[in-house]
Amino acid sequence: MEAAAISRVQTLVESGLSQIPSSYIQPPQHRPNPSPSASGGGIPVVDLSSAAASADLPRACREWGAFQVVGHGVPLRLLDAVRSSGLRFFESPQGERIRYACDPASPASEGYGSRMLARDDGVLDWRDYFDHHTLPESRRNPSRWPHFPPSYRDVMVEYSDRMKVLAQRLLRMISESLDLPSSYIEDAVGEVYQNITISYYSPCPQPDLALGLQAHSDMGAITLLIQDDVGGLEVLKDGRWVLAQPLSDAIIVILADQTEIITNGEYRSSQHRAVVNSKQARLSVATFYDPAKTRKIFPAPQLVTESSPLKYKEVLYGDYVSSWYSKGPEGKRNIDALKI
Ligand SMILES: O=C(O)CCC(=O)C(=O)O
Ligand SMILES: [Fe+2]
Repeated sequence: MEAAAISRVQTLVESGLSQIPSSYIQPPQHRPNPSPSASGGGIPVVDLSSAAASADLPRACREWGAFQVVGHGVPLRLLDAVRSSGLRFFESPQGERIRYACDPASPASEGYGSRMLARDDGVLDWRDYFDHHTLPESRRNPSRWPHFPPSYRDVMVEYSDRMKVLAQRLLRMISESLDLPSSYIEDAVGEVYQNITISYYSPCPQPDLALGLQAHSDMGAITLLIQDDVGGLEVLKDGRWVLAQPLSDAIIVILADQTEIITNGEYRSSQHRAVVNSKQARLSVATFYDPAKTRKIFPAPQLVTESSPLKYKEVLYGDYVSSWYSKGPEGKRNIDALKI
């Protein structure tokens, strides 16, 4: 119990430290930029309710790999309920939170945790999280989720279902934009494994030395993310880190590694990270849409041509996940290892 409590960033901050422990100090080349750039308009915003979406979405996929969607039909009431339910958990007393501690020995175990990776020699992220296993329904056990506020579990179930539908709609648009049958990516992924991770980034006394979450690409097919109005998600574009402007009704779409493989690199997964600040805690909610571990993922044969040869080896998704957790992300090194 004590050891689990000590490893929480939130607990460190509550102890009133003015300097961060050395285990959280990033090497100079990984530290955040002194003034993050939101110039040039930031990441694109695609209005799914507009006719322009069919041109804007492929452009955003090709040029950025990450974009915000509005006009998506998910009620703002639900987005706000998810954010406020998550915040309620992290604002509850530590004694309450620790009852939901995940198993620190197994990566991606459900519950309240702080360390993403199995290895413990890397620099630590300035982040605590709550991970929910939400799909398939056989993995969904709301009794393991916080029991307060009383609506917490119903809100997460409704959100899980809405995010599945939205992810599938986006995957269909992405497939069609590459002249693939509309269900192509959905079928290639197979039965969806969905996790919802609420990240809580406590204020950091030395935000220029740490990262909330190190640079990575997501390992599954597509990630849908909402954030509060603090801001801290940065996307790498042409060698520059660009801040994703907080928009309360937007959902951020992040293309992940399996989509890069399936599209044979036509669309690339987005490298992103979270920065922290000294004044305000920040909350985000990421919904991951992943294949089953038994699924083999490979480039669509229709996208392999003389002018665009095969770029990635086939991979068993379970092997991809194990390697990601054992080596760590370090940008996009895991997908880079599959390049032919
Ligand atoms: O908190 C954020 O904005 C980023 C979260 C993220 O990238 C992740 O959980 O994979
Ligand atoms: Fe991510």
